[in-house]
Amino acid sequence: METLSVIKIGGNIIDNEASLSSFLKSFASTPGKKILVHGGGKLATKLASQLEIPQQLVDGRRITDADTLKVVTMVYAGYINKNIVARLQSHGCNSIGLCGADGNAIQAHKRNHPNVDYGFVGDIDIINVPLFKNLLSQDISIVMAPITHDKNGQLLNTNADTIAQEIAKGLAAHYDVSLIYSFEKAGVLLDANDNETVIRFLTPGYYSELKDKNLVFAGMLPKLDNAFVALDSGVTKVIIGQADQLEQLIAGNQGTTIINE
Ligand SMILES: Nc1ncnc2c1ncn2[C@@H]1O[C@H](COP(=O)(O)OP(=O)(O)O)[C@@H](O)[C@H]1O
Ligand SMILES: CC(=O)N[C@@H](CCC(=O)OP(=O)(O)O)C(=O)O
Repeated sequence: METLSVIKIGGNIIDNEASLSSFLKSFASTPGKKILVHGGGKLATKLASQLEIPQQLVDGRRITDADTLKVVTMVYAGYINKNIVARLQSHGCNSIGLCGADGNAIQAHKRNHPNVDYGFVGDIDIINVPLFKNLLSQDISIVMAPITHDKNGQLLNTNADTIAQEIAKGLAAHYDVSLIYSFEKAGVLLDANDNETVIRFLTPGYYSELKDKNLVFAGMLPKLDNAFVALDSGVTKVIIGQADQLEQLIAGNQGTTIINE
């Protein structure tokens, strides 16, 4: 089977010009089929605050009211997505930027949570496998923004780690898929502030222990929940690590590798 790398970049990388620039250069030179998934939560929060739209995150997920939906659509599906595509083109990496509504790439429904009203947040129903395969077969890399739609004209905000997981899972029957969560830290850390404490291999049991001790928290929770779902769904390799070590992460030489037992 052909290999496919689904690579997610974190918000702190997007926010840092030097890190973004070096990451995009490495992504462009990564061999094989590839999909880049980006968020941009940090920039959305900054812009919302300038517009005096209060923001609230629950378990790493943004409560998205109508005004916030406008902001995140402009930031993710507009500025960040198009900026990344233009810069990949400058490195000779032909790419196309999509949100979930483009080509009906990702259909979702508004989240229905028993205790929390998340507003316009989407839980994914289906990804458009033929669309992804078609673009990849033409050697076009896909740059995916974390905005989905419900097929009734409603855009929805969806966590970017979940988008990466669903794409990796949806394409696992067609490619040998590696899912890489790249961000500003060296991996899942025993001490979240110390890059020297990388956990090289993480099992579900160890993850539960770390959660009980509050050693993993905030955005790392949805990231790891998604990582384990991907591994259970036929994705070959799931790795979490530093964006400036992309080549080593893909090779499995750095970062945290998610394993079953
Ligand atoms: N054990 C841990 N190891 C590394 N980071 C952790 C850990 N627990 C919590 N975190 C936090 O999770 C953050 C990553 O989540 P998030 O900001 O949502 O990711 P992204 O940068 O991909 O958007 C890190 O910046 C860090 O502050
Ligand atoms: C529903 C939800 O939480 N959506 C996320 C989408 C962006 C994202 O995931 O960005 P990072 O990867 O930079 O955190 C949000 O608006 O923050």
